[in-house]
Amino acid sequence: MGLDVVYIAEFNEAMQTLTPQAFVDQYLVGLKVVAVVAGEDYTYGPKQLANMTNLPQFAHGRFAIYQVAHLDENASRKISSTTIRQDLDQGKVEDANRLLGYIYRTYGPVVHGFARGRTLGYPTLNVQTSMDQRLPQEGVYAVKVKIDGKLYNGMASVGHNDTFGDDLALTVEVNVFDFAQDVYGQEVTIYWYSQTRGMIKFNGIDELQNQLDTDRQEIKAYFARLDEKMS
Ligand SMILES: Cc1cc2nc3c(=O)[nH]c(=O)nc-3n(C[C@H](O)[C@H](O)[C@H](O)COP(=O)(O)O)c2cc1C
Ligand SMILES: Nc1ncnc2c1ncn2[C@@H]1O[C@H](COP(=O)(O)OP(=O)(O)O)[C@@H](O)[C@H]1O
Repeated sequence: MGLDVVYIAEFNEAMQTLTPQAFVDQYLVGLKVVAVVAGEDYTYGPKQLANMTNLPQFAHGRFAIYQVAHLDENASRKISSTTIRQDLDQGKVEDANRLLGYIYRTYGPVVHGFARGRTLGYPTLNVQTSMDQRLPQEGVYAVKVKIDGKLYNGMASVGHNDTFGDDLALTVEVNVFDFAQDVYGQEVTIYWYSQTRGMIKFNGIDELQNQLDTDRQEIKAYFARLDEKMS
């Protein structure tokens, strides 16, 4: 952002007990601010008193005030990390992406699975994800994958592969479209675009294979529409 210095004030008891006027005098005027930029619901003390409507009264013209209101055109939803986490947990990655302003991504190395994918006609990158990354809800997704600096479209599953047994570990797997390379050990990034369905426990491999054929058609069509919108 081109900032030279950032001050992060510790929110401690001394700060908590400041009157709104003292906060403005000590922190804003004290730090010689030229302009204050805050959201419409920003408070610096009791909500009824220390709000953006009242800030000019405390400022006495000593700095400019810019209020950022309704950044999101969908004003009923505040842009907050809590909302974004909830969206991811509910598989609503399109909503999360809209709030983030970019496509949500996770990354990790490609590890070995059970080598079943290739026998199904759908080899999958098993991508190991560290605990500090949040995965979207279990289900099937339209994704892009960056492999060796190149982006590919693909379809991903997040789930326990219930068709093949109970209590299997959660895996993240991506079948990459128009791709045929061995990439075990490589670090890849997955960009999550849209959930297309939930996980299903199929009665056998044929049913899973049929569904994967449908998934591929559906997700290829999704990306074709997206490319059209972008062009
Ligand atoms: C797009 C996609 C959708 C999938 N959907 C399901 C599903 O609904 N149920 C299921 O049991 N497994 C599903 N799988 C996971 C497959 O079971 C898994 O990829 C296959 O068993 C290969 O496992 P392996 O990588 O360990 O060899 C899906 C995989 C992909 C790529
Ligand atoms: N189109 C593709 N999509 C995903 N992986 C592919 C593709 N083509 C080749 N591969 C390779 O195949 C591997 C997956 O094969 P798979 O049979 O699913 O075995 P495993 O589950 O043991 O990794 C991937 O890790 C990758 O190296």
